[in-house]
Amino acid sequence: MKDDTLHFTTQFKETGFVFAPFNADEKAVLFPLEKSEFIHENILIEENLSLNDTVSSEVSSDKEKHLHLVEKALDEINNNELIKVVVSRKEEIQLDEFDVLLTFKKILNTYANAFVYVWFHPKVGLWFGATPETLLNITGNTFKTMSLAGTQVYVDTEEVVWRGKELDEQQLVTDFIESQLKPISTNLKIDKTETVRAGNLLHLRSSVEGELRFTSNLKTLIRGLHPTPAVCGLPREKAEEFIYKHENYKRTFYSGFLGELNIENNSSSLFVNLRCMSVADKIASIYVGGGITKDSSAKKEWEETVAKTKTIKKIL
Ligand SMILES: C=C(O[C@@H]1C=C(C(=O)O)C=C[C@H]1O)C(=O)O
Repeated sequence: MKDDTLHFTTQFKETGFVFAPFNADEKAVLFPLEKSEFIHENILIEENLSLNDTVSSEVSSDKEKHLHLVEKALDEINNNELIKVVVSRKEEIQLDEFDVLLTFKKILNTYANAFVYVWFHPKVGLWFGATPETLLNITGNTFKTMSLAGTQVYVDTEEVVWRGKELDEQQLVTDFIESQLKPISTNLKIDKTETVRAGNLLHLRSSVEGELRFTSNLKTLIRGLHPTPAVCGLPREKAEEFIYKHENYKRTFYSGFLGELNIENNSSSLFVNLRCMSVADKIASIYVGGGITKDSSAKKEWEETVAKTKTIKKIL
């Protein structure tokens, strides 16, 4: 950007790079293309960037709070208020030293299959991420999205077996996406569920594609999808309410989305902001969450969030 003016988009009609918060009622930040400079630079990926494999110790107050949050979610599910809700937390890590470019290089180097980014605006902050989840890819009227949910730790030697809990949880996301897209699209195609690897984790994914009806537009499509039950829950409004009321912090841009808007050939590529952190005053805040359904156990959900912090912790 040529200056530090903060621009926003509400209609998603502009061309540029969008950074949208989880809360769809809050404004999405835009770097308008015409106010930006494109600088192409080949970053040399060095092979021997050291990663941090030591597991930092758990903060017991974080754990207690998260277990309590999951129990609360389970109560609402058992009372038939909710079918699924994604609950999350923020973990803060004090950094001795911090180098933006080195951090970015390490993420790029480590996560070849993820959408890796570094994003900065002086009035908003500094964010990094390596997300496995596409919100939307659209060129002309042809779009692709995905249903991504269910998590287990990747183990090299074992054949992957998914429990009913994860299969059901991912199916909820697929069904939601299908019902949101049906009224606004044609030729909707949902692929068989497959296992995908994201760093040290495995997820279940179904690819979805279709054509946006001419009577619909990009904003309707984005609003239909975001937030999916992969990051929010079902029913959507009740899950949002639960998240705003009971999570112990504000998500801001975590589990929002980011990417290129209406670039060449009228195409947009948007990703869900997961496996991410913000950095300010030598404190890294790592954001992690997981989907709670009737079959969840609080302890396992805590462990899942711990496993998810490793994507970023390895880099620090
Ligand atoms: C919410 C996150 O991830 C999402 C939740 C998942 C789950 O509950 O199993 C899996 C992948 C993502 O859709 C996160 O990484 O913070």
